[in-house]
Amino acid sequence: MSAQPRVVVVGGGIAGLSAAFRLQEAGCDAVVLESAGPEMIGGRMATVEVSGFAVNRAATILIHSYRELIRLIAAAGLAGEVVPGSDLFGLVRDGQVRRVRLGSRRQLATGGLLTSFPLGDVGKLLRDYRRMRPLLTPHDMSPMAAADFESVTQYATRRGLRPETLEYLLDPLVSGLCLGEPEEVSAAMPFVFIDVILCGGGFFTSKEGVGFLPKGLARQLTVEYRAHVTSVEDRGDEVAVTWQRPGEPERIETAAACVLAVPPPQVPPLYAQLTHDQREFLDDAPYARSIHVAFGLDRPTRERAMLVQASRVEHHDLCAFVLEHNLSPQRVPDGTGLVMTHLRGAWSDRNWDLGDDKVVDHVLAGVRRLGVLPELERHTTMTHVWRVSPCLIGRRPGDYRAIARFAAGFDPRGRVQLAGGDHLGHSTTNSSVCSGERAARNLLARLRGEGALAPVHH
Ligand SMILES: Cc1cc2nc3c(=O)[nH]c(=O)nc-3n(C[C@H](O)[C@H](O)[C@H](O)COP(=O)(O)OP(=O)(O)OC[C@H]3O[C@@H](n4cnc5c(N)ncnc54)[C@H](O)[C@@H]3O)c2cc1C
Repeated sequence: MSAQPRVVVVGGGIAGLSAAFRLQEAGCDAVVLESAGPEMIGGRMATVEVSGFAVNRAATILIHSYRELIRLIAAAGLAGEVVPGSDLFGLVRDGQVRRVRLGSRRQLATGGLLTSFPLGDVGKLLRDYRRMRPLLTPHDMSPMAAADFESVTQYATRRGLRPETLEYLLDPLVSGLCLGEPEEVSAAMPFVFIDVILCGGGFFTSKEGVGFLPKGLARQLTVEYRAHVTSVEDRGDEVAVTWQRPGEPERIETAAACVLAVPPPQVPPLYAQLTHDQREFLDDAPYARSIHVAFGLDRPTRERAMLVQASRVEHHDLCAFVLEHNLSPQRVPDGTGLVMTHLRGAWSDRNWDLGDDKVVDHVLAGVRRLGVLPELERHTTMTHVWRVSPCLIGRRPGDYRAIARFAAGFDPRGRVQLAGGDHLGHSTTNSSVCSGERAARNLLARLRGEGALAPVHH
């Protein structure tokens, strides 16, 4: 019996890092192969330094309902880096930001967000939420197959909801979760937003941005940077992983097992031993692309909410603003502000190659038209344009049935396991942690079963 079976983890996003951390903790010799450099560790959970601001690349909001992620923070000894976040949420309506406090189911029902919509509609939404809640599991959304037969717009029509409820409530919930449109995405998505974000028990962050977690995990792990993996092969008694650094010869790493922690469409080119149906499911992942812009300001905004969302009725392209200095003043240098502005996926698709200056101009024109955040025009000291693809998954009607079929068909005892929230769950950092930990558990069971790792004694 080898004291430390080697496991290769492909991808240093939060899914891969969680898997590697749990594997190492259980006695494996885990190595992470990440194609980016150390500054981008964490993938879509990376935070980079730009002109004195710690700017998140994609994920910004961490929520108390992220139980697995919080447990991981504690296990990695990083709890001291967490700071509490504000729970003040804003919705733009008629050129004004309407603010409410969020975090609990009680606040949702009584706190002012829902009470500004027709009572009958709110009753229907809350009843449907109660019915769907048991199906909304972060690690595996297969159970949603039972309630997945219509788009958000079809749901609103079937339930007889008023147009204002669709446009001013359901639309922002959908665009906030996946940058998508209510005509296209499954009726489950607004309920995911309600469950995870609005009723998630409040928010937290770190002075360093969300990247504190991937950076903290990477410090405790063996990570090979700029290591681009080109193939993973299950040879029956071992796994061979081929990878290369720019300008260096190709290397082949053999290991007892492997976690493939890259987004779904990036799996088939690496791993040839998939069935036709698995390949089709992974290739077909309904990703949005995102162009979003960080604005560093020489002062905080007058707006106090930490998250402001806008309906497409108010602006057809701009959908969300994360005000990091309001989430926690500790997130920014004293007396400054940091705002992440998000555009809808359809706009990012159409304008993917637009120059940075034009993107910034478009956001500024949009802010002017919305009548919010005037500081972005007058007090900006830094802008940083991010283009992230693949970005967020917007599940379409029927996708949860496809998830259920995929989940049932993937062997939990295989030497190669997949990780990443986007495979079976929704695109959140916590779903990715859940998936990474599930991959680690499956491999540990296998390695213990074949005697490569000592059994656990209770
Ligand atoms: C704009 C935006 C906003 C978001 N906001 C939030 C939020 O506020 N809260 C939240 O919880 N979630 C949010 N998310 C979702 C969250 O960021 C992701 O769901 C999560 O970070 C995905 O983690 P992952 O490890 O599964 O994938 P990734 O982070 O994509 O990691 C995959 C890693 O694999 C590497 N890789 C790919 N191919 C190879 C290869 N061939 N060889 C080696 N390495 C490879 C990549 O470089 C990358 O580092 C947001 C996402 C976006 C895009």
